[in-house]
Amino acid sequence: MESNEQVAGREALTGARRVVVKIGSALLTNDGRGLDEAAIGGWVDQIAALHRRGVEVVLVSSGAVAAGMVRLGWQARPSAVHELQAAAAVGQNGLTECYEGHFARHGLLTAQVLLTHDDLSNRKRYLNARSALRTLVDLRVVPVINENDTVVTDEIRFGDNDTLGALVANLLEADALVILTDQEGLFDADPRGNPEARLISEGRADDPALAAVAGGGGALGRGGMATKIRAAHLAARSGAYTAIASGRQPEVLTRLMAGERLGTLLRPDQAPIAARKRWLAGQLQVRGTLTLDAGAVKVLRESGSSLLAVGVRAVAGQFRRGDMVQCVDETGQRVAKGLVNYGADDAARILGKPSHQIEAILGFMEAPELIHRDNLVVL
Ligand SMILES: Nc1ncnc2c1ncn2[C@@H]1O[C@H](COP(=O)(O)OP(=O)(O)O)[C@@H](O)[C@H]1O
Ligand SMILES: N[C@@H](CCC(=O)OP(=O)(O)O)C(=O)O
Repeated sequence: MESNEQVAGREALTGARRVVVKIGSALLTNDGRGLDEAAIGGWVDQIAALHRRGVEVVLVSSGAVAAGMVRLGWQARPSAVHELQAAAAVGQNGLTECYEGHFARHGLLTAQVLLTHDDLSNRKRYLNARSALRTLVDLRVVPVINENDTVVTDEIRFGDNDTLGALVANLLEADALVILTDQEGLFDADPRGNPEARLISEGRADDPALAAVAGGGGALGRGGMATKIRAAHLAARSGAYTAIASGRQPEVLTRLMAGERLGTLLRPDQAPIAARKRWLAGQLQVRGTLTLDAGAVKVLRESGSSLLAVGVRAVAGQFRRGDMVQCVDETGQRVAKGLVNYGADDAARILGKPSHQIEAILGFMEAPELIHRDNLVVL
């Protein structure tokens, strides 16, 4: 974390050409009082102004469940999945209508894009989603993205739109992810319970100290600051800056994009990683765990090598060839994840063995490595 005196990259936002703006539930629904039409109109005006200056803006908007609850007259967020799905279906309608109407005032078209985790985890569907979104952006249409809450189950959900926003920023190689929420930014403690909490103006997206101060969300939002910090970390993988700011600040988007020091700016420190590796890194579901010995950890981290069975100590989980597994060191710390070339049973039989023995042990050899370096991302 850094003090306010250290300016770090505010000017980077002034040069941003493609920006993902994520608007959270708490803000959109004015803490549960239904869609805040006036506020939405204000954000749309700012997005349209940016658009006129040539900035491409993609919107990730929450609020379907919260808006649906209000339309249905429900006081509390239901816990049953089918009720959440119903509320989302009702609310998403209102959300789309509202954005469409406001953008139309500026002569801009919108496109509703509802995604599930599967759409981004299956490589083919990921590439499809990417080309559809790129086409919309090229057509100067404003995509309005949300999770497809009506069909998702817990197994396949992003859960919070901060993560979805970051994955969209990766997908489109956006320069910045702007997360608008109901607080001024990230504080050194949750300001809801700590009136003394201080705003963190700038920091590094992968500073581990940030996770320690970020708490959970309010009654309407899902992720709180914890998911916003994780989102910044994910967005940084494609080189995007993340700004977290209050959507209630007048002209927040245009001021942020003019380099004004509002909210919290988290900068990417590492060189952007290649698109395929980012896709791997964005995968949320892992089917198993490989425990690596110290030598394997070292070569993965330092030389970007493939993972060989000889460096694996233990296998856990029921995974099949091609599934995503995580690699941990002997203390359980996550080291990498990747797509495995052998299913769990075969992997268990070859662990600790040199590659030239694989054929003799299994009767076949899919590949000499357990995870090829092209399918592996070090975390
Ligand atoms: N360190 C922190 N700084 C700021 N807000 C925090 C922090 N930790 C937890 N929060 C909570 O996160 C909430 C915002 O997240 P959330 O409710 O998920 O909203 P959204 O719908 O905008 O994503 C804030 O209202 C706040 O109570
Ligand atoms: N997809 C959900 C949004 C999930 C959610 O609330 O996310 P967030 O705004 O990040 O706390 C909806 O539209 O209701």
